[in-house]
Amino acid sequence: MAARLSLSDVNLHFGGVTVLQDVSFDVEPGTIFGLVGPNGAGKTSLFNCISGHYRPSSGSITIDGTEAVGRAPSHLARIGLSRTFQHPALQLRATVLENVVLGGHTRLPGGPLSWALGLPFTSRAERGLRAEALELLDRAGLAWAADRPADELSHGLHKGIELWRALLARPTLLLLDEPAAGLSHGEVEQLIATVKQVRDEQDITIVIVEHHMGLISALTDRVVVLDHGRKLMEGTAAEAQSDPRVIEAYIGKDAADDAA
Ligand SMILES: Nc1ncnc2c1ncn2[C@@H]1O[C@H](COP(=O)(O)OP(=O)(O)OP(=O)(O)O)[C@@H](O)[C@H]1O
Repeated sequence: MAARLSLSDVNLHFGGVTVLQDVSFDVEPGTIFGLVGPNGAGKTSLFNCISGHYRPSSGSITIDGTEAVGRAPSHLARIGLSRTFQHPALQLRATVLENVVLGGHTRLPGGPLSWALGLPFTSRAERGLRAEALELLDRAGLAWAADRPADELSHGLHKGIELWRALLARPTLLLLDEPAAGLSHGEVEQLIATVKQVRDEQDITIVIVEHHMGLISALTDRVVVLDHGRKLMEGTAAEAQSDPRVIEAYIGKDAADDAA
């Protein structure tokens, strides 16, 4: 079941610096939600709060009603959260297939001891994950790369591998941090098609941090615009793009007045 994500008055301070201030919004199950805003607005910090990598100074973040604040990323992964990072965090010496299979570890039965001992039920589950990962790679046209070390592949393919790895966890809530960064025009088009397909075929909620407004317009049902750690507005991507407050945040007040 696609997850419902709710943020209520989330604040984050580092020393005397306020990074997030009273951020609240709800993401409806099964929707694609965009988080946009100028550089340094706090988007990645907010993602880190949702995924358990940062602990907010105050406020509440719930996933299907379960409080996420104070939970470790591994716990949140087990309740259905999966994410990608701005800079893909791959095992570069491992093969592409091994990298994708890693995403499914939360679905393996048993624990570290039974995995290390290679007990029959874990080996069976691992073989199942490998078959699933191969199928994902095949559908993405990447079967040829399955046995290649990840470091032989391009940045664009690293982003793709990270996405397939996140999906192998079968998440109910998927966070994508700047999935289009560094991709060519053709690769962005491919990414848009892939995310649409994932949304159509899986019961999943997706939240995307992205500067690429073409991708945000093509994919999202709603967006929140952050500026200096605060929620500036919430609406559709088209509403955000024509909102004077958003234009001012991106290009500065003087330029916005000149353009008006
Ligand atoms: N661990 C940290 N310690 C101190 N300050 C931090 C930390 N992480 C983020 N910040 C600060 O928080 C602010 C928001 O950064 P963040 O990376 O979340 O913004 P962003 O909107 O994702 O920016 P970009 O679009 O450039 O990636 C910045 O001023 C940044 O320096």
